[in-house]
Formats: sequence, structure tokens, C-alpha cells
Amino acid sequence: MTADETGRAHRREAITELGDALRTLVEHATTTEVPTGDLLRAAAEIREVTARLGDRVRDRSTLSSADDLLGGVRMFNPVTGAGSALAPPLQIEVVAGVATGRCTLGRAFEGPPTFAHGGVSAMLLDQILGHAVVASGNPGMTVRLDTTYRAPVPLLTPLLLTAQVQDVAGRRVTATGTIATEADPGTPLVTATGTFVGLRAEQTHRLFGKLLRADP
Ligand SMILES: CCCCCCCCCCCC(=O)SCCNC(=O)CCNC(=O)[C@H](O)C(C)(C)COP(=O)(O)OP(=O)(O)OC[C@H]1O[C@@H](n2cnc3c(N)ncnc32)[C@H](O)[C@@H]1OP(=O)(O)O
Repeated sequence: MTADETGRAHRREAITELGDALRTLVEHATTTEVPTGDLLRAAAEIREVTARLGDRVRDRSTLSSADDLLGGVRMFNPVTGAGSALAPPLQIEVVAGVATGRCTLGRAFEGPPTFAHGGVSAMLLDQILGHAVVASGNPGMTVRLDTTYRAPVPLLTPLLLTAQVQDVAGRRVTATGTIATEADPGTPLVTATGTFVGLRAEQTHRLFGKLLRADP
């Protein structure tokens, strides 16, 4: 490993550590019933830490120094990113074209009481469908996502997601996916069909050219 690679690996570990701390903070902040005065003290302390992190920030058109865009490492992706306070995070692996994802949704993801928000389910499915699409060798952006909610998705319960590509027609790729519980993988709670469209070279250049050039 070069010194640069070692430095990056350490930074990713630190980002993951911070992400874990933030996710716990969000979960506790969502569920806490401590006295009101403690909430106000916590808010003041969190603002102090926030100011320290804000000392040096990247702008919108700069990738995180810990990311590797072409290598597929996105530390702050809101679904899979180990550094994201918003991500469950969903852990995805793709074997023989089938993407499998695992996560447990905390109380911060609640929609109907004790169950996941439907938009969160759609977000998880969009991401895992995207991984199956990329693994098929036909990367593209989502242009349509149809979700069918068959049964509520329970919080604080290990979930199992799957996705695979069904069809490739020119630039258009169709993929399907499901969310179930790990305990009952044969009963889909949410199913989705997504249409992804591969970008033309001009579109890639227009939307992401600056980022791709900056990717170390
Ligand atoms: C390891 C790392 C993993 C990494 C894995 C990463 C996973 C990330 C997962 C998250 C993915 C996202 O959220 S992506 C973010 C959300 N999506 C977006 O922001 C995309 C916004 N849309 C666009 O910018 C645009 O639609 C483009 C650039 C994608 C395509 O524009 P375009 O080039 O003008 O497309 P156009 O010619 O109209 O259509 C191309 C073909 O697609 C079809 N098509 C177009 N729209 C639709 C539609 N809604 N439903 C059906 N089909 C459609 C057309 O009929 C046509 O088919 P035919 O005539 O050729 O047959």
C-alpha cells in the first residue's frame, strides 16, 4: 500500500466511526424522553462539535477525499454510505447478477407508527436496483421507479433486499427488486420495478465531467 492509500484507508475508518456515532445520535435524538433542559444542553453541545467539523468543508462540485467514484466508493451515499448519518446503512453484495442487501431500519425511519416510511423503502429499492444495473454492465440513471407496498415494513427488524436486471433494450434497463424480512424472505413486503437509462457520452460529460476529471 502506498502512503496515499494508507492515509485514505485511515480516513475511511475515521469517517465510518463518525458515521456510526452520528447514526446513534440520530436514533437517540429520535427516541429520547430525557427532560427538556437536557435536550437544550445537548443541542448546544452538538452545535459546538458541528462548528469544529465545519472548519474545512468541500463545495458541491468536489468529491470527498475519501471517495473513489470510479471504484464505486461513496462514503456519504444516503443509503449505503458508512459515513452518512442518514444511511441505515444498507450493505449490498452482488453475486451472479443478483444484488442482495441487508439493513435494519431504526426509529428515525418511521412513517406509520412502528413501520418504515414508504419513501425510505423506495430509496432502498432504488439503490439496490441501481447496483444490479451497474453489475449488468449497463450503468444508468433511474428514470422511473414503481413501488408496490404489499405489507408494512417493520422497524428494528433485520431486512433482506434483492434485485436483478430483467431486460436490457438499447439504453434502457429494467430491474426488479423486493424488500422482505430476513426471518421470512419468501414474503415480499415491498416490490419495485425500475427503469434505468444509460447516459450518452455528452450527458455524462455535462452532468459529471468535472467530477470525473477531479477523481484521483
Ligand atoms: C459499485 C457501485 C454501484 C453504484 C450503484 C449506484 C446506484 C445508484 C442508485 C440511485 C440511482 C438514482 O437515484 S439516479 C438519480 C435519479 N434520476 C435522475 O436524476 C435522472 C433524471 N433523468 C435524466 O436526467 C434523463 O432522463 C436522462 C439523462 C437519464 C435520459 O435523458 P434522455 O437521454 O433525454 O432520455 P430519452 O432519450 O428521453 O430516453 C431514453 C430511453 O429511455 C426511455 N425512457 C425515458 N424516460 C422513461 C421513463 N420515465 N419510463 C420508461 N422509459 C423511459 C425512452 O423511451 C428511451 O427509450 P428508447 O426510445 O431508447 O427505447
